[in-house]
Amino acid sequence: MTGKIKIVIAGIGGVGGYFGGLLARAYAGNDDIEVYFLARGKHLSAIQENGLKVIKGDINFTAKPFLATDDVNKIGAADFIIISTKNYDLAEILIQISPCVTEKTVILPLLNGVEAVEKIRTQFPHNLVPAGCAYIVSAIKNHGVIENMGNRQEIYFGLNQLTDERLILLEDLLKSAGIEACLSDEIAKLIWEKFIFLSCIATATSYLNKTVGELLQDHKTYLTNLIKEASAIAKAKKIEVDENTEEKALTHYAALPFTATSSMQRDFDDHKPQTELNSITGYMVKLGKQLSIATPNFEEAYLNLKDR
Ligand SMILES: NC(=O)C1=CN([C@@H]2O[C@H](COP(=O)(O)OP(=O)(O)OC[C@H]3O[C@@H](n4cnc5c(N)ncnc54)[C@H](OP(=O)(O)O)[C@@H]3O)[C@@H](O)[C@H]2O)C=CC1
Ligand SMILES: CC(C)(CO)C(=O)C(=O)O
Repeated sequence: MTGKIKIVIAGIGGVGGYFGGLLARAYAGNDDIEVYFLARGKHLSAIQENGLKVIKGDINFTAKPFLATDDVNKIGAADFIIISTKNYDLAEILIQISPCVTEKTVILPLLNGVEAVEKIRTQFPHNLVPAGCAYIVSAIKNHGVIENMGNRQEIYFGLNQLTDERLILLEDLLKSAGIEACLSDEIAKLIWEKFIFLSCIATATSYLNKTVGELLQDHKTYLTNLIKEASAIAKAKKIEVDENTEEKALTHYAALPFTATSSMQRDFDDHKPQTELNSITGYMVKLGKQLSIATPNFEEAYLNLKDR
């Protein structure tokens, strides 16, 4: 890689704002690395005016990227683009980032679900597009303010049984910014473990309108049934997830704050015009039908939520 390294974070919400904030803070004033935020609306104006405030418990800091903008022409060719919008905004952001993409650009999706990576590869067939996922509980608190409410903040990314020096560099850039990042060569397994973990908790929190802690306390059987359905789908797809995925997922949920909500649930709560229902709950229902795996618990939630 020659010249400056340009890292673009596309979507400065709970996920992009937290990890992008750490990157912007770490590389502020660095002559060799520039961090760009692609944001929009009042959130962008607040970031442009005051920087991005990032809160995590008692710690907070203000991150000032090299540039926060909604105009990709001001960014130019990027080395790394980290996509952290919702799935329903993916098609639009992919069109938007086109002017920043050269054949050398690496595009890393951190969206929940398993479809984004293939959509990006279809749109940018000559680019390196690793699969990726994030474990974090984070949200926009106000315009220009992100709050991380969880106790895990990790990024996993990679290609199955392959690597590339650009991915090694990306891992180094993330880690040097204080991000717990892991470049893996068994990423399909990790993505599916996250999807099992996420699809069940996102579905149950949204459907029953409960926090993670309330679900574990009062609806553990429903949650466990969802995990069994999701694991059966992964198995039918021949994804080698851990034998003890059910136990692992329940342990992860128990480690989340009692009051944690899911990103999909927050979209329902906020009466957003779109949610990730089809990429998460609906996707499990669709796969269940394709693979002849019964998913009554996902279906019940899906049918209820799609009319909400
Ligand atoms: N939040 C969490 O704790 C976790 C979320 N995830 C997943 O990560 C992904 C992102 O979630 P999350 O961070 O919660 O989402 P948020 O809604 O908090 O953030 C997404 C941001 O992207 C912005 N955006 C969308 N399209 C564009 C565009 N064209 N130009 C500029 N900005 C744009 C949105 O702006 P606007 O508000 O104007 O729409 C919003 O600020 C989702 O797939 C989610 O499921 C994964 C792990 C944990
Ligand atoms: C694990 C969980 C539920 C934490 O926020 C998540 O990934 C999400 O909100 O999308």
